[in-house]
Amino acid sequence: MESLFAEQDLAETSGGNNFADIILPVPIPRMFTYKIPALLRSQIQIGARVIVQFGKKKVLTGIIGKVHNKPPQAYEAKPILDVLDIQPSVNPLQIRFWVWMAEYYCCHIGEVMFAALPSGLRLSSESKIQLNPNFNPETSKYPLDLREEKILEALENKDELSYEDCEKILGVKTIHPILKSLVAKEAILIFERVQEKYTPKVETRVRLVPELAADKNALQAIFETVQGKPKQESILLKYLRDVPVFQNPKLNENGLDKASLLEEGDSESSLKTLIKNGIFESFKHVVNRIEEEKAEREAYDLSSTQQAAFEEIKTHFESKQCVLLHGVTGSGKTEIYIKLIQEVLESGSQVLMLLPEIALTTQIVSRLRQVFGSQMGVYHSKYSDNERVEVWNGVLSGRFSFVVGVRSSVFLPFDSLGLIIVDEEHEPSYKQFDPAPRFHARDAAIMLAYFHQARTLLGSATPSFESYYNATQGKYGLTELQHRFGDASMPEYHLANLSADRKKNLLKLDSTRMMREKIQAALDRQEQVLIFQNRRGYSPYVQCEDCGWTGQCVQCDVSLTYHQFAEELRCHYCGYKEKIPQSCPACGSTQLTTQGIGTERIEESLSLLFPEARMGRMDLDTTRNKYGYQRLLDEFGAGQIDILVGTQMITKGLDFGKVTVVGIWDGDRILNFPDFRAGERAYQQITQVAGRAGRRDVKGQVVIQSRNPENELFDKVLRGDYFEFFRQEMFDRKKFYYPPYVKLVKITTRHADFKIAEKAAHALHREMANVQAKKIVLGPEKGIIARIKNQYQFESMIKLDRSGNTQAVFKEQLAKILEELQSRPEFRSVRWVVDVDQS
Ligand SMILES: Nc1ncnc2c1ncn2[C@@H]1O[C@H](COP(=O)(O)OP(=O)(O)OP(=O)(O)O)[C@@H](O)[C@H]1O
Ligand SMILES: [Zn+2]
Repeated sequence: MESLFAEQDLAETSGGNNFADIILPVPIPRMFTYKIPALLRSQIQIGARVIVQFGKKKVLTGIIGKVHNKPPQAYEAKPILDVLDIQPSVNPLQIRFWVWMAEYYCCHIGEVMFAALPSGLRLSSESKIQLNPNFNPETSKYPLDLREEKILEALENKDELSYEDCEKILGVKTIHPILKSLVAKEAILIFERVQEKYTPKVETRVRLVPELAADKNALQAIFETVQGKPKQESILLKYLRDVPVFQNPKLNENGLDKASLLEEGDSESSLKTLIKNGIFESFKHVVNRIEEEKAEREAYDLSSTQQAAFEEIKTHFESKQCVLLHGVTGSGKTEIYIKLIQEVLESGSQVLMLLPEIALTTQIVSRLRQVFGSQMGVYHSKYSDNERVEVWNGVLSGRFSFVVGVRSSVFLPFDSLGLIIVDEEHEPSYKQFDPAPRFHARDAAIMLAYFHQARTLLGSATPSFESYYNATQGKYGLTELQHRFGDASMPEYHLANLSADRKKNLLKLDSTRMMREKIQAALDRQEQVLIFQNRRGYSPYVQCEDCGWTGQCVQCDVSLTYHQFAEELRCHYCGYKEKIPQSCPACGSTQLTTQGIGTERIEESLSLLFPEARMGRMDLDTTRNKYGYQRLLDEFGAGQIDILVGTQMITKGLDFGKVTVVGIWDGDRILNFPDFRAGERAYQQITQVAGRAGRRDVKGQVVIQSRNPENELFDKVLRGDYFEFFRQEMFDRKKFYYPPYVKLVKITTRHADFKIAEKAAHALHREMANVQAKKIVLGPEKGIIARIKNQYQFESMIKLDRSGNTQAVFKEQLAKILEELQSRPEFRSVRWVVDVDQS
């Protein structure tokens, strides 16, 4: 990953500077420069929110991105109207990160801001109206009509009115024309009222009225008044038991929440009486949404191999900003992370650990929680907005010095990161597809660490080729763990031939004899089984039932994708296409199939084959609610499920000792990823799934069903020689110009009218061809799905040379080209989506 960030001086305050660049909300693409009025000079700080006028009428809230002394060339700078924050909302390092992200991923800085701020902190503005101070009804040239006068009357009594207020006053639905006319007559002003959306969580609590709490004698006297009223007496006693104000009257301040005071049998009405009689009072108390949890254990002592890896990583960090920890599944990477995190926290710096979405709800988080307790914040995509704001504020206040989170946690307001860990760094889900910024969290994390002068540790059992390439080039440090922790050995692979079994009539409900035997053996030993069916990134393809043939692109070295509508096989990359053959070009069989099998059907088949076994299924359907995933894992962990069928979800960081057999239901589906990454992904998926098997003392067994077990990719993957596999694949990547040898940029052109979309895509293509930068432009091609939500789409793929400033030049030119195209009337409603490092 290269930095496109041009160093710029980010002064903390305005100093002697006269201008400020302001980040404005979407759809305003870039920062605009404003004058700093002398009066506001002392309040101007990077990251503070300001109010500015934009265009003729609009008043917007933005954030100060930069202060400097250069007046804008193309326009006259307007003054900043007001500064909203005494303490900036966002720190200068964050702003720097946003600027980098917008430049690198070719998007609006306002889009980055939108993604970065949890919606609970987002600036929301509501239009309000007020009287124009310069307006004088006596001297005004414009007569007002009745309705307009009514609005002005209302404004005499109230400083401001909302649109809603105006609608009520006049009893009409469309108020805007009337207000517009009033603005034109210079009678009113429209402005935006800024408000924060975050709402703290408040609890209703009760406590003794303060005079009683402070005075023991008065409190004694109270007992006499409640005598003979057992219900009231019991409440009073319970309060004093939980809040011992006799010993310490200050405890009364925080009181007790109503629910814990009123136990079963207690009546709300007795409490009400106590309040009415001036003994208790109720009050509102702001509480944390995220509960405190205590650390429960010390970190484990590292084994000597782990210790050596730990030391090596630290040595690498002395000279390298980034280190790749390549350790086989079950090698104990997590324990090494824990030690590193502890060291960095002790030195007083912050730590961020990124995890793929789904892994966040699992074991690994509770393992970390056990060691780090309440100083660890968790930033989850299933959190509510308010919960996210609390993590945000927790980072600001120092409550959380360590955060584990999903990709969006790179936007948290860290000010002194010492270390970022990206676990499972190869995970495709680190890339955000939609909407912009379409960033890759791993790459963004490396950049973020760079801004903080921090270190980044990438960890994986199956590193992405990008990262491994960087490591072999010496750009990253490389530390490898070749063996599992303890006595556990690597699992054993078995290829089960679907075609052969079918011919011999051994196939039962899509399962081979091998699969059935291995499952049965595990069940007999009371061990557990995981069955994996690939889903994500799955595009339909055509395959021969007999020999396993699939269509391949002649120019790109990728599998062809099945397009049902056109009855064609097409290349996702170069657009090569062919008709679906009637019979298999390799063996002549007419048994060509296109469909895959879903997890649901596999679950059904297995429950017929193993009626005694307790089945579980984990996929999007069964984990839709917030706790679905956790519940299934808990059941599986407690041994209440014998066979768990699932998609990618069952692979992420799971560590269950009783799993000894892993079945891959459709191995061919894994190989036929329609992408130049097919090999890399196949290696990753098979190795990761297999890695769940035999993590303790019993050796794991992995069964892969395939119609074409001779496929050389299996051979390569199963040999488990990552380096050799990497070396061979890189040869192809180089030959066919694919990452990491080039940078990929995908541009999608969208429009509801097919002709316009096509024309715009070709216009873009012509313009790009003129850019003087080392590159290959492919396409435009009809999108894999030619029409999404009634928008036709065309895709262009650009391969950029990695040397020199090719990328910077190209991206700058691209921005200009898109701006120019968009300004053409015929393309006004065309949408262009740029995806950098598309993967
Ligand atoms: N030093 C140690 N002392 C005790 N137990 C350990 C130690 N290191 C690892 N383990 C245990 O070994 C198992 C595997 O370790 P861990 O889950 O950290 O491996 P990993 O490399 O992260 O695996 P994967 O990449 O497959 O998720 C876990 O159950 C873990 O608790
Ligand atoms: Zn092709």
